[in-house]
Amino acid sequence: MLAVHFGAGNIGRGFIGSLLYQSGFQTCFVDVNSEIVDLLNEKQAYRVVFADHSQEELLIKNVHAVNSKSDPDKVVETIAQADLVTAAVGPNILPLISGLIAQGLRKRIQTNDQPLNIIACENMIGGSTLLKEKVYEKISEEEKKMFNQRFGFPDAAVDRIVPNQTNEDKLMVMVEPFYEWAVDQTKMIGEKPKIEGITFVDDLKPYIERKLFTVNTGHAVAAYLGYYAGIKTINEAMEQQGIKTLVEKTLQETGLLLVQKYSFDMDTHKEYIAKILSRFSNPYISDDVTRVGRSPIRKLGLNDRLINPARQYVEIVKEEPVYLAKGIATAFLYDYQGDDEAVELKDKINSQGLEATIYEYTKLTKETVLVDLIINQFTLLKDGILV
Ligand SMILES: NC(=O)C1=CN([C@@H]2O[C@H](COP(=O)(O)OP(=O)(O)OC[C@H]3O[C@@H](n4cnc5c(N)ncnc54)[C@H](O)[C@@H]3O)[C@@H](O)[C@H]2O)C=CC1
Ligand SMILES: O=P(O)(O)OC[C@H]1O[C@](O)(CO)[C@@H](O)[C@@H]1O
Repeated sequence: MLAVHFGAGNIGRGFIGSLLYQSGFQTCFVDVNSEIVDLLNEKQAYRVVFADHSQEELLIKNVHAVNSKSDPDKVVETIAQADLVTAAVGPNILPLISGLIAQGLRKRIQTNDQPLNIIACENMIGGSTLLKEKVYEKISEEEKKMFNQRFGFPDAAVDRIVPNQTNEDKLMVMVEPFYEWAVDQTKMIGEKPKIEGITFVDDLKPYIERKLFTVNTGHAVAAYLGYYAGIKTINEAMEQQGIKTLVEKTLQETGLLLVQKYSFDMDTHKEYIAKILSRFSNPYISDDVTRVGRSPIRKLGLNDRLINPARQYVEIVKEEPVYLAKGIATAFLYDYQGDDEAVELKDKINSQGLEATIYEYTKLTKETVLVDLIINQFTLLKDGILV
């Protein structure tokens, strides 16, 4: 079995590649980072080490890589022969890989009649659907009909914390032992891939919202509060009782929304939150707040981890999400110079004011109470008032 995986980064090597190997796949990583591509081809293996007391080590074998910048034809060839295509490149990069995927699928139509699934493993709702849209923008109406019969783009929810790596061995990845990978089986085509660790579900929405609005909302809020307080890493931020309490209160808000919306059992959801808070505090992981808070404009999008639960909270719980609003305000205060989106956000606030900036990036409309809530929290934070 051959898998093509776009993005040989943290989650690509540390999660997807690892599960693919353990399920008997040969994995061809596609990346633009020539150092990683060359190393993968030289070693054809890499280490995944658990970030816990065990420090258990897995050797991931049967891997090679292609540089999509210098050898795009090879990528097209490989997609034509593959049994599965996956990606973990970041939501903003999905449009950039869609051209090569379209070419690979076009070639495949001519040479291989086996169905194929393409799964984007990104922190977003509808990642594979977005990738499909971008691929379909590049093909004819006739091709769309053929693609519909042969290719599936099932959405997925992926969860495993893999921080930026600073190991001497450039291929090695430290990962938390926990993982979750849920895939929408209703959008799959042909036989389901036999991958140990995937949960195939009929309705992905509760899974992705539970994960995005708990793990990713909580993580983002911890990152922005940590940055606000001048703290370097997530676990150091979680050691501050004030920050930990605010993260917890935020997850109580998203929890109330999720429990009401999906009829989750409250006690079970509380346990889920507790587990996630303990993952943020993992002392074996040093995860910079600037990695977790990266790309604040994306994270402030209408359907992402901050605005989405806040507006659903207003609609469904019918109360004001004070803690979510505070978290959102900290995202607007995030001005890390090493992050282009943070720099853009700050410039926009300086030139157009906060209110216009909120409308522009969140796409919230004037009817919602959220904008005023965010502005109030922003003003308090500016005055140094955190609680
Ligand atoms: N790191 C984590 O713990 C988790 C990350 N994710 C998601 O996985 C995705 C990737 O995140 P990370 O692995 O952390 O990022 P990363 O930056 O470590 O990896 C991304 C990889 O994509 C490559 N890339 C960039 N442009 C490319 C292109 N045009 N073609 C092929 N490869 C390209 C980069 O060179 C890099 O190796 C994101 O959507 C993230 O939200 C999801 C769950 C956990
Ligand atoms: O990868 P993104 O969407 O920028 O956000 C960082 C988030 O992704 C993760 O790396 C993995 O879920 C989390 O650690 C964090 O919440």
